[in-house]
Amino acid sequence: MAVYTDITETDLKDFLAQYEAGELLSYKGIAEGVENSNFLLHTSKGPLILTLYEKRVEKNDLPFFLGLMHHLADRGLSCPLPLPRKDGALLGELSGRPAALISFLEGMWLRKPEAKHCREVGKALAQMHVAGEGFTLKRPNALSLEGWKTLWAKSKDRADEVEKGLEGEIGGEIAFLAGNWPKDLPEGVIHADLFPDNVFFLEDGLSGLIDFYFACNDFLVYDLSICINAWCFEKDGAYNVTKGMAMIEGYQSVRPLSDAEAAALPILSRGSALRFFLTRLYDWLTTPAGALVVKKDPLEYLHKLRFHQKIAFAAEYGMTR
Ligand SMILES: Nc1ncnc2c1ncn2[C@@H]1O[C@H](COP(=O)(O)OP(=O)(O)OP(=O)(O)O)[C@@H](O)[C@H]1O
Ligand SMILES: N[C@@H](CCO)C(=O)O
Repeated sequence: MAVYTDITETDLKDFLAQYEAGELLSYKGIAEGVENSNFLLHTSKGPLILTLYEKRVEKNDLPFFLGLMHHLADRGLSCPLPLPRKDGALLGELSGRPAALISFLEGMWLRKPEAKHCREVGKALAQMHVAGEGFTLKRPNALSLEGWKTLWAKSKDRADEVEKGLEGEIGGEIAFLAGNWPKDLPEGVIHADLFPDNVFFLEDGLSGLIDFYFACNDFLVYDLSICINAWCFEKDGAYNVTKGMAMIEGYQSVRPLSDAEAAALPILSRGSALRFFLTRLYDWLTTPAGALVVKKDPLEYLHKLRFHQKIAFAAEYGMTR
């Protein structure tokens, strides 16, 4: 359960008094997610999400994330909105953490997504990329090459505890990616963490995207590679090309990929698999036993990385053009 910071009812009521949010009826910690502390509140005006920003979120980046949600919603993308306080600020403080009240998005995330859902996700991702145009704030991707090197430096001495031989293998992969990473692909605002638990569905229709706290400026097609990693592999580790095809077709129905973007998909997928391997590895090695969070398995992403190392063409992911 991702509640790193606890709150008292008195502090919460004082916090809520700064908003036009109604009277507090009840609240509880949300037993999902690994990054921030989230609470579901019921107030006399309806449900709300309270988020306390934790370790990986820089306070200085919060105007980018919260402003982006408004920018995207203004352009018709379904995503939650941060509520303004009575003084107009989008951000407050609770239990010593930066905190925001976020509108409640109806829907559930899918435990067993099918190809038709992957198509919807691909389409929504491209819609987000288009809607992100014109957003003036900038945030470089803190979890690209330089960030990977920093994370790796903090984990590599203990990496062999997770699997023997990892220290050499991952060091070699980072050197390869540093030498071959693409330079001139279309850039824009990317979500950067569009996993199944960040996409809500009502019936079979996609109802919205949440959790924009890794959003940044990077290659747009890198975001597609993240979704391929997160949505198109089965539990047994096999790549599902039907899901990959649906995801890419859905994306291209809104924003067709250039030849250069298609050619870069294999290396970008290696990079995005490495990114989630590294954050998971770091958390695996550093999260104290007994913390109220379910740690995610880094090896899942090591296996995906090895899969991508053997891919030469986007067609192998299911891209038909
Ligand atoms: N606006 C919202 N409306 C409804 N439910 C929400 C909303 N925001 C968060 N939740 C609930 O809280 C859970 C955790 O939220 P979120 O994914 O933002 O947390 P996180 O710790 O940043 O997670 P992650 O591990 O995906 O980075 C979601 O799976 C969802 O159940
Ligand atoms: N979506 C990430 C967690 C948030 O960074 C993962 O599954 O590792």
